[in-house]
Amino acid sequence: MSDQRDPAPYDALLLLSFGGPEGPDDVVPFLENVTRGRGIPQERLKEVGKHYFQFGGVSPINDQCRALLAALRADFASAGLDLPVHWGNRNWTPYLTDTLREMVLDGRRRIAVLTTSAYASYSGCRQYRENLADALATLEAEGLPLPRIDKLRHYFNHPGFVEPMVDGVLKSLDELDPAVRADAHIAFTTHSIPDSAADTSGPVEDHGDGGAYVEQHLDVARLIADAVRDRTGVEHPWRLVYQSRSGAPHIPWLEPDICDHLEELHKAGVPAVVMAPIGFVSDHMEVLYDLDTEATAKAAELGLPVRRSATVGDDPRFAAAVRDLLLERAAVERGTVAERCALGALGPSHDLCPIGCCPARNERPAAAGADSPYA
Ligand SMILES: CC1=C(CCC(=O)O)c2cc3nc(cc4[nH]c(cc5[nH]c(cc1n2)c(C)c5CCC(=O)O)c(CCC(=O)O)c4C)C(CCC(=O)O)=C3C
Ligand SMILES: [Fe+2]
Repeated sequence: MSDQRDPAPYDALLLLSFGGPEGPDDVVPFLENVTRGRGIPQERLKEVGKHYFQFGGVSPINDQCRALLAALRADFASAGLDLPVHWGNRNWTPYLTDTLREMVLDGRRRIAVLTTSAYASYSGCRQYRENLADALATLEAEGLPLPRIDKLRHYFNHPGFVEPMVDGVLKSLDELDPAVRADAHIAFTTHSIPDSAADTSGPVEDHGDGGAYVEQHLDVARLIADAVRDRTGVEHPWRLVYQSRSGAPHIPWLEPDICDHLEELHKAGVPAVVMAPIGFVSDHMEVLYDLDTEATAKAAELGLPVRRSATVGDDPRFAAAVRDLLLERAAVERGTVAERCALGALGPSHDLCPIGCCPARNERPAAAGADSPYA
């Protein structure tokens, strides 16, 4: 029998996120951190800097992480789970390395990590594993004991991630004028990534057109569209589209872009659209600018009514899902049979990223996977 209430062997959970600037002076150094060695054109950086400055140089992502931390702590406490929860970022304070150092000095030796990215891809998975390897290398150089780190599996198809988004889409549909509601389309959006990164996302056996990245998003989109149909009796046409493209224009990235899609739908006579950002865990800058500002302005220009549905953020169901994932993995690590909760056609994702999963353009050490140089 598995006891999915026992967190052993874990002695801490680490929430690992992207980070964002907290004032105008932070914007440029933040963008330098994000884009170091990643070949982003200068014009694109200037443009993205403007998005942040338009919001006072403050990304909402850090407060959203603080809210998720609070939700996780509240959920753990109410479930009688006595496990500290820490937070570190890839690109801004609190930096991952500093958090990990504190955790180790506090005596933590076996850490479960939750990233604020639900899907497979280099940017959403391996890059975080590289960040963990970098942080471990720093601690090693400082002569500190190294903790063992496990990354919790992809949670795109966990009901605690999907169900809040179903509610969000229902709410957005509700906000539309009843005259257009039944014919509204749903545009599920996610971060565009280079075609080459999409095609190689996920374990090697899943590599194919669009790879695990596109396949996983399509599964979530279908789940939400089906749930909405079951709840409303209306079959809303939908499509998976993309946003926040960067990189050089001659390199192919996933398309269509949300703005082009809105234009197409308008031309086809579609009377309203719900934009559902299923690729993101919180309403951070990519949502606030690319959807709420840019795409919404595009829709207004077209005279197309749109609503943007909420991401999961600090929804208590999501916090409970994190607890479930942690206890599931703890059971696995103890060598017992774990119950693995997942909706949709793909089933629960792997615990340990296999060799060749979401490869980097330039191979670097990555922790918490089969190719980790750390135990
Ligand atoms: C898949 C994916 C996610 C979702 C998974 C996850 O959440 O991890 C994500 C999230 C985020 N991306 C974010 C911000 C940025 N991403 C950039 C650049 C890039 N993202 C990429 C992919 C992704 N990004 C890629 C392939 C690039 C090109 C450069 C490279 O290959 O690395 C740039 C550089 C400028 C630009 O070109 O846009 C910025 C500023 C923020 C913070 C928002 C805030 O501050 O509120 C968040 C949560
Ligand atoms: Fe990004």
